[in-house]
Amino acid sequence: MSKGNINVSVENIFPLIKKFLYSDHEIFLRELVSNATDATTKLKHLISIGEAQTELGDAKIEISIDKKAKTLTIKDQGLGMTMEEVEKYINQIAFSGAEEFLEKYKDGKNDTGVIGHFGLGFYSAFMVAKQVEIFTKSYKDEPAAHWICDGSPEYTLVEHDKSDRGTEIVLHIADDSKEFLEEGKIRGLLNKYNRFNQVPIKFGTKKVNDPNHEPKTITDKDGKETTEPRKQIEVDDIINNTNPAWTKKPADLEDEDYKNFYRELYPMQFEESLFHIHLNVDYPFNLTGILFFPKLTQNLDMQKDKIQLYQNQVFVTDNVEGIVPDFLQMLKGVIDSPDIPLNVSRSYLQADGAVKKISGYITKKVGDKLSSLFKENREDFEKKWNDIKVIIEYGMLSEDKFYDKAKSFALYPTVNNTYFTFDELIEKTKDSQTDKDGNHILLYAANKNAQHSYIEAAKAKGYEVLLLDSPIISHLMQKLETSGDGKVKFSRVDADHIDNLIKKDDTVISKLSDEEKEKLKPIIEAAVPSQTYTVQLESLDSNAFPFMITVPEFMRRMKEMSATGGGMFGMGSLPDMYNLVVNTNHDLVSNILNSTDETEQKRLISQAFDLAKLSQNLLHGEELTNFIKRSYELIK
Ligand SMILES: Nc1ncnc2c1ncn2[C@@H]1O[C@H](COP(=O)(O)OP(=O)(O)OP(=O)(O)O)[C@@H](O)[C@H]1O
Repeated sequence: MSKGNINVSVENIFPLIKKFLYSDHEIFLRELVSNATDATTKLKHLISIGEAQTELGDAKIEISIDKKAKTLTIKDQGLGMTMEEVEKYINQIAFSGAEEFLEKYKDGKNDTGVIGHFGLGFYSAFMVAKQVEIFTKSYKDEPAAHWICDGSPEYTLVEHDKSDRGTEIVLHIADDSKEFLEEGKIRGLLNKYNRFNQVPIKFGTKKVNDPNHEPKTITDKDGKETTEPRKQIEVDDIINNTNPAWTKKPADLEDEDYKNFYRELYPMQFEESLFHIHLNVDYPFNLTGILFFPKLTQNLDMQKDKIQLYQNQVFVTDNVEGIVPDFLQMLKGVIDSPDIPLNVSRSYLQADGAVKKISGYITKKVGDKLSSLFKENREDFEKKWNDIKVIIEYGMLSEDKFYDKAKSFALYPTVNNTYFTFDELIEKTKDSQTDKDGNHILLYAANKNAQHSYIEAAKAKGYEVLLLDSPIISHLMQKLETSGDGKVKFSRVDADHIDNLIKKDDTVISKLSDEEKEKLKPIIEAAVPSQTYTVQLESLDSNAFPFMITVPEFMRRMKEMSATGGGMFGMGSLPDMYNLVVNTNHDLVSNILNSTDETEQKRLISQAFDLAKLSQNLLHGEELTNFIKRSYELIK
């Protein structure tokens, strides 16, 4: 027997460990299971190179709770330790890990969010246990060892008669950590951290139907058939899948396998994913994983499913900020890399070269995949566009490399459901939609119903009208406009009368003289609220509407951009301002001007103004009621 003092510079390290890791106590289990996994895979390796003369068998890790004894036990069939190894690895090396940890975090100033990711190792057991025992027998022909430590720097190490190979860690759970004696709690933790662990983990047993038992059907004397119940047998409850899809080669997987994996990863998600991207790189860093493009859903609970980060099949976090580019954080799936430094702060992570490369690699892979989906089956890509557009548009805005790639597959659908790429759109509209000054105007609507009359007016001229309705589209239009030759401009169909949006040379002759116009303007201005509407007299086609409400493109776009972050400072809070375009060539406008009855004149203006508001969905409440009353009067 040997008694000793762990080489401690801090008087009592354990209360400190407990204190610093307050919110992350649960990681002790992940740490101990990881050690058990390492011990098993190391032994497998030693056997394979002929270093260990033993059989691995179906080595598994067993977790068990003894409520009476208040213990939680983690048992493996790995390589085990000799007395000297316990002395070396547990008393010296494991301790140095714990000490290093304390050095880093003892002033409490460090980013607490990363503490859970720090490999504190074996000593994290003392976050929940008042005493820890190790029973271990090495694969080497040496006596087993029994180590006991009660959380003070003192330990005892004695020989033991354990005869089976491997290590058993027994945690005597502290009174303030009794939750770790609950089956549900432990099962929950195993599921969170270890459901794809490399070595099978047994947690209790479960009953299943006996596959070797065929239930007999007996026919009684009345001819009634009864089948005997199925025989059940008790088997180990293995909680993990040791071979998840992302660890396999893409060539060995069918579409169905990816679908099944998505379901396995997010059992509460009923919607299937749109497509997947299998990541697999081993230089200049190691990274495997599968990313899924989800169907966007309104259900916020579903949006909670995030990309999960693993390190050698052990769950680390679902906060992948800094590792996965922002615009891809709406994706789902798994990435697994032994190369991501986890024991550092987030800001350090973002500056880390390897991490930057990983982020760049993921962006490239996603771009390549989208590009090949577009090329291979454009029809299908168009069908999925609505679900993926926000991610792609966001990516085009935030990553220049992605923008360059995505320009060839980002789509611009028209109100008639034709999908153009940007180049196709330019080609299709360059002759018809270029104005007299050489500006190439791309028309769009944000809502087919609300802007119906404007869309119709543009279509009547033979123009293409896009339907662009994502929340960040105004930013993308801005970028597309500024990255070309400056001649291409987007304009919403209701930004002005269509003849003004794309001004051609053929000017329409004005029916009204300048004097008549001067007389008309104040009459109309007197009838509409001047703080919201600017009256604009235009000589338009006599068939165009007499009154029309428009919102100048620049004004509206800046307001929209402010609402989604960007645009010009302060524009978001400006009140809504509109133009009231009055078509001086329309007969109704002549009638208004020539009317000698002032009441009649006012009534005509109000009616026409209300109709214009109605077509912009701006007529509500009392104004709408008055409009309806007035309209009935007219048809009486
Ligand atoms: N179940 C086990 N079987 C065999 N050896 C073990 C076992 N658990 C721990 N050890 C030994 O004790 C050492 C220290 O363990 P500890 O968990 O503190 O650190 P680590 O696993 O080396 O690193 P990390 O900080 O990543 O956990 C291990 O390197 C290993 O040699």
